Parts: sequence; structure tokens; C-alpha cells
Amino acid sequence: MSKRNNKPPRILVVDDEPDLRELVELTLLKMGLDVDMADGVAAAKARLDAGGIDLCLTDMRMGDGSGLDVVRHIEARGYDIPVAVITAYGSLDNAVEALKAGAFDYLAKPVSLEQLRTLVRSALELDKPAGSKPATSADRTFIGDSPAIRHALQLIDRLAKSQAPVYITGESGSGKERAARLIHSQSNRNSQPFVPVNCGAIPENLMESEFFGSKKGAYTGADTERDGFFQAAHGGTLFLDEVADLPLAMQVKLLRAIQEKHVRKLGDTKETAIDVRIICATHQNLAKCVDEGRFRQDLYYRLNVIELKMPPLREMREDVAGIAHGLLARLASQNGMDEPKLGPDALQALAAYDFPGNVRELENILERALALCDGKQIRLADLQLSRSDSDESTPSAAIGDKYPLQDYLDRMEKEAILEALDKTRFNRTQAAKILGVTFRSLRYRMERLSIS
Ligand SMILES: Nc1ncnc2c1ncn2[C@@H]1O[C@H](COP(=O)(O)OP(=O)(O)OP(=O)(O)O)[C@@H](O)[C@H]1O
Repeated sequence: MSKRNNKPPRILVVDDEPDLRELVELTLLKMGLDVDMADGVAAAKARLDAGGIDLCLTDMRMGDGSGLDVVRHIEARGYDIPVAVITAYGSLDNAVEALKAGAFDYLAKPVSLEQLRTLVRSALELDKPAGSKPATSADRTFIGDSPAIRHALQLIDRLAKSQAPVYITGESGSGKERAARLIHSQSNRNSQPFVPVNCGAIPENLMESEFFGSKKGAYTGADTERDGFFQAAHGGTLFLDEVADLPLAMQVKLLRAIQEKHVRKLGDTKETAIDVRIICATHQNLAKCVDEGRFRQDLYYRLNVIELKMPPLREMREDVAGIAHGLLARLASQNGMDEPKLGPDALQALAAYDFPGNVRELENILERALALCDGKQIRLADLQLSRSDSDESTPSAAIGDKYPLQDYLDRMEKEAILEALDKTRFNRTQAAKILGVTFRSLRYRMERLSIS
């Protein structure tokens, strides 16, 4: 726990109800912390301005104003003080508003003392020198300077300072997972794990044990106790990719775990407290999934506290050349090669291309071009842009000889997979459906055929 000049951290508790104030005070004192009290918004502002506060916990509804005023005061003055709000049961709207205004977390009444302790411990880590790593330019691993990407990066910076759930939207390959990793790596959770989960790739019958873990003997074949994703991400960030693919039964269990901040392993009788930050992503329209009854509205509201939109590459055309250079430099060094130049015709075609698969597609195009080029320069033909999407067309690869048979079959399979991916704008779940194979099988085939 952080200490200033070896003194215990000082917490400001803001509440106009003496009973609750006292309960919180006792809990914090037992944790070895110093506590100051304020009985309303005005007193809180004055105490904050006097300095020396490391963390602020404020009630939402008070006689002389709202906890939001306290949050906004801290933000407006630029104080580096984490603030959490305590809201009335069921008033999630208030909590969301506070998170948007800069609160790092919230507690719902009746306040569970265990949750209070977890929140305080996690907040005070914000103060640790290692945890409060300021964002440096080296952390900004998104290449690009267009207004679209700058806007996303600014929001990522703000989100890294909060504990609020984040919902990342954007087309396939637009950098949603990269954004989630960046939020985690700039947050005070960066010394703890980042656990990415592809919700569409887990067989439904294994979901519960994969997410929550299982005790020995919980099911046939469970010969040891196992942790799930939640336990693995404890203290860190759980990234739920393709969250729209979660079956409804699992959505109920996930909502419960998020709300209660507790999970129970399969076959266990007791629950354990879990502290994870949830970031989720999908390329689907989650609001539409709610309308169609495929996604629970209550879970949607829980996850969609703050939305981060990752722009498609075609909306940041001015960045295409810079991103292409950055990717080429990385790919060339991975292959132990010198970085080849991008010929003017190739650059021109890339700038005009629509990139249905976004940066991932650009990566694939360049990886293939690197293998095809003469080592010095990448020309238009090396890019093999698909005919329908590029202005400058090149003939698609001919199927060629039928022998050896395996090579011929691999080429046919690759063509079919690429066509399905192209049709679905690189949505692997949909592509697997078109191809009549499971998501896993498609992933395996893509790996085998080096379609990354
Ligand atoms: N601006 C950028 N600069 C450099 N690399 C980027 C940029 N945006 C994305 N990438 C890279 O593009 C690839 C695809 O990104 P990522 O996997 O984050 O996309 P995604 O939206 O999560 O994809 P999917 O929807 O398929 O899960 C990754 O290798 C990522 O590092």
C-alpha cells in the first residue's frame, strides 16, 4: 500500500449520513488508513483544496449537492486523487455518469465491506510509483496521426485512468484488441495480467468452467482444480472479445459475476471475491443484438459504460502509408530482412484500397508482398489486391497444376477461405458458417494455410 513520507494514506469520506460515514470510517481505520470526514459537497471541496488527500469516497445524494460535483471538482482542479462514488441501490445511471465524469469506480448501497476494502486497496495502488506510469510516446503503439486515430488515443488515455468497463466497437482488424492492451498497459493494473478471451471460440459446454474455473471432480475428467479466466485476470484486465457471441445462459452468469464481484468455481460451494476490470469488444452492433433478443439488455448496460470506437482504415487514409511502413519494418525484421521500399504504384493502390479487413488485412497484404517481392522494392503486382476492391486490378492467382495433389487441395481450400472472409468482411464467425465448418476448424485451417 502506498505511503507518503511513511505516513498511512489519507482517505476523505464524504457523506451527510453519520451512520454510513462511521461504518466506512471504522473499516478504513481497521485497514490502517487515516480518515478525514466531510458532511457535504462544500466541506469536501474545502478539504480537498487544503491538500494531503490520497483517495476520496463520496456519497452521491447529499443535502447541499451531488457526489458528481465532488468528482467534477477533482477533475477541474486537476488533482491526482482517485475518487469513487457510493450510489443508491439500483441507480446505475448515476454510477455511469460518475464514471464518465472521472470517478474510477462505484459502490452500490448497501455497501459490502469486503467490496469497499477491495476498492480501496485497488485505488491506492494508483499512487504507487510503478503503477502510475505516465503515458509516454513509446506507449502509443498505434501508428497514425489522422484525427480519427488521435481521437481514439485521447480517449484511451482517459480510459486508462479509470476502472470503468469499456466497450470497444469497430470493424474486424481495426485494432480493438490492441486498444484494450494499450488501456491495460497504461493503467494502474499494468503489473497484473491482461487476459484476452475470444468468446466465440469456446464450446458452450465448457464455458462455465473456462470462465469461472472448476474444482477437482466437478465433471468427468476434472482431475485437478483449475482456475478460470476470472481468477487468471484477478487484479488485472479481462478482455472479452466477440462478446456478442456469448450464449444467453452464459450472459446471465457473467452479469452476476460482474455485479457481485464474486465468482464460484464449478463444483464449489463458496464464492471468492474477484477484482477484474472488464473490457469487451465486438464488430457486431450490440444494440441491435439486444433488440433481436440475442443479447441481454442488463448486461449490455453493464458493459457499455464508455464506448471506444476504433476507426476503419478507410477513414484514416492519410495514415495508410505510415502504418504500411511501420508494419513492413516489423515484418522485415521478424524475417531477418532489410525493409524493402514501397514502390509509388503500390503506395498509390494502397491509398485507394478499401481495406474491408482493416489493418489486419494490410498486414496480410504486406506479409505476402514481402515474400513475393525482389527484396528491394514492393511493386503493385506483389500486393495482389483483390479485383473488386482496388482501382488497379491484378489477376488473381491461377489455380495452376493439379499435382502434387496436396498443394492443389491447399490452394483450393485457401481460395475458398479467402473468398468467405472477403464476403464477410473478415468476420471469421460468419465465414465459418458460410464454409460449413466450426470456428475452431476455420482457425486451425487458417493457421495451417498461413492466413493470419
Ligand atoms: N494503428 C495501428 N498501427 C499499427 N498496428 C495496428 C494498428 N491498428 C491495428 N494494428 C494491428 O493490426 C492487427 C489487428 O488488430 P487487432 O487484432 O487489435 O484488431 P481487432 O479489431 O481486435 O480484430 P478482430 O475484430 O478480428 O478481433 C494487429 O496486429 C494490430 O497490432
